[in-house]
Amino acid sequence: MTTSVMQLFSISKRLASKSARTTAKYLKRQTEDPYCAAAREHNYRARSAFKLREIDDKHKLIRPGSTVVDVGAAPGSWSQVAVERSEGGRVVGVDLQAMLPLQGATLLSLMDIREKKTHEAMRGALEGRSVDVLLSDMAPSPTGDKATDHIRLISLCRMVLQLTQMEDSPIPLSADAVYLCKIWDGVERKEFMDELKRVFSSVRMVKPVASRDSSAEMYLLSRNPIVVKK
Ligand SMILES: C[S@@+](CC[C@H](N)C(=O)[O-])C[C@H]1O[C@@H](n2cnc3c(N)ncnc32)[C@H](O)[C@@H]1O
Repeated sequence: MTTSVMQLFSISKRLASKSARTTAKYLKRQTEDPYCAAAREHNYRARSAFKLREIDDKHKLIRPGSTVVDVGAAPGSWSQVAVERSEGGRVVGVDLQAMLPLQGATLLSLMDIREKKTHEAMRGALEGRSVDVLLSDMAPSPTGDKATDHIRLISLCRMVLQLTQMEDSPIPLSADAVYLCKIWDGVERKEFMDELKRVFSSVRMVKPVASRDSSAEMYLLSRNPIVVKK
């Protein structure tokens, strides 16, 4: 009994100190990270807005009139960038988490991309439009094991790819659509890129400066679908 009380005490002490370290790291980042400061200045909901801005500046994904689907959208900074750059188009964001409304976008909160009811909601929000820019910045909750996290994230990106190829797809791609998805690098990257190459004529790896602090994070940018589902 005494041993288990001591063990509990020691575990809670370790957890408290881990949480203090995490908070300190967060506060340090908020004050020292130039992207955090810039995000506040531009009223972006997260610093990750700058990753999309940087990729879009270089690779010209979003155009006025584009229909954009943003999977894993919360808190909404990629959707903010998409709204800014797709004037006259449509932006649909989806996330497991709740999101504050965003003018110019339809944000589908508390929705899991793996579920049928989410696909129904996406079809409704798209109102028959085909998708020009498909974004996935999804990140499953980390397990602490990098290899497992890598495989879980690839399987989410793969599922989004498969959704584009379904009959009556909830994400029907336009003829010059692009698919930008975040992965954490690992053993399945090559196989997934090969799968992307069966659907898109160009697939490349992209690493924005704004994500260099996270060494495993990278984006796969696929363009020009070979097979377009009508
Ligand atoms: C890094 S955040 C996205 C940040 C967002 N791009 C932004 O700029 O505000 C990753 C998001 O993926 C979402 N996510 C993870 N798994 C998901 C799933 N199965 N369906 C929908 N969203 C998911 C998480 O809830 C989380 O909000």
